[in-house]
Amino acid sequence: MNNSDYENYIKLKDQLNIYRRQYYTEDAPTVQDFEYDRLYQELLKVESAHPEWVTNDSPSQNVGGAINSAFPKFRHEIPMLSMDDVFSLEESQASAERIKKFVNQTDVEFNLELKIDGLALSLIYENGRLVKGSTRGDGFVGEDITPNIFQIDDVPKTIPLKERIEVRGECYLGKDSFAELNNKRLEDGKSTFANPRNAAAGSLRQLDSSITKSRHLQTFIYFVIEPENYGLKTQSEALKQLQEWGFATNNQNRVVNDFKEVQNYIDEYQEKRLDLPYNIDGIVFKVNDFKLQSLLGNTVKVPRWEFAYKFPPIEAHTHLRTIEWTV
Ligand SMILES: CC(C)(CNC(=O)c1ccc(Oc2ccccc2)cc1)c1ccc2c(N)nc(N)nc2n1
Repeated sequence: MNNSDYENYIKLKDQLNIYRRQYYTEDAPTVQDFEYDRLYQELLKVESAHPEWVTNDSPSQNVGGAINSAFPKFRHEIPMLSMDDVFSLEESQASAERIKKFVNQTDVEFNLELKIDGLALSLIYENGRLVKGSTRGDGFVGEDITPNIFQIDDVPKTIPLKERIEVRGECYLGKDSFAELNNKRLEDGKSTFANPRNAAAGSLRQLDSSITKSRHLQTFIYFVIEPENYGLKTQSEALKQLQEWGFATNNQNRVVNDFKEVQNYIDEYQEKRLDLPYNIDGIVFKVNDFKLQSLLGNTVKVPRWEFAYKFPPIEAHTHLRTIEWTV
């Protein structure tokens, strides 16, 4: 074993763990997402060449981040998973082909969705009433932030469903609300948030829920746990049903059968993303049919039936233009 390779690996792993703590626990990352993704892909490459080097504290072995002890812990009955990222159209085509091969079907329908750049949220309803709200945490144990969830206007406090249900989605701060919040903080001589995701995380994980209320957080709900229990057959049907139950859903999803349509959708939203009132960082490919999803199953960390195509980072000058616009 070449000592310096191993030492470089350890340095890379430690650096990524510092970035993760800043991102997930302190809501104050010091590195851009694309730079983190690049280093993380490098770690995955080294670990696939040297599986004997992988230890439990490697970022590749943990979903999400540690949790803020100020909140009661909440163990998820079903883990909150993340997703494998791909960074090119070719890779996304290869992932789609791998899924088709796995289920031995050539005409697998995918439901394409905007990948909302917020923080993952779980909501539980019993007898039609909201009873629990929690964050992802490390995917298995999150933070119970129920009082704060009641402060989010677009989260329905009751739904017309008597059975118990858990739904999941993303909590985000719209670009306008983000600009207003940062301008106000500047006026008050406070530090500003680096991006809307951190601002949403910082706002949702406030111990004083009146502060959460003042932040105008929003949600997009995109996932029903055990959807077959509610007679749902596909992801696109689930999104429609979620909207009918009163949840805020993102209706820009598109069911596609062939790769030309995928290319059109990705091109369309690569253009539109700067004008959307919220941040997206990619496109999520989900096998639409729930029977096929369960055939594909899940690994410990990610479902096999979905993956995310990540947009290339917004060019710095474009980004600056966005900041000029918001200021
Ligand atoms: C698909 C999923 C990863 C959620 N799904 C899960 O968390 C999940 C959880 C247990 C699952 O199945 C299991 C059941 C029992 C045990 C283990 C897994 C399957 C998926 C996800 C994550 C982030 C998303 C995002 N930012 N935007 C959009 N548009 N969609 C997103 N979808």
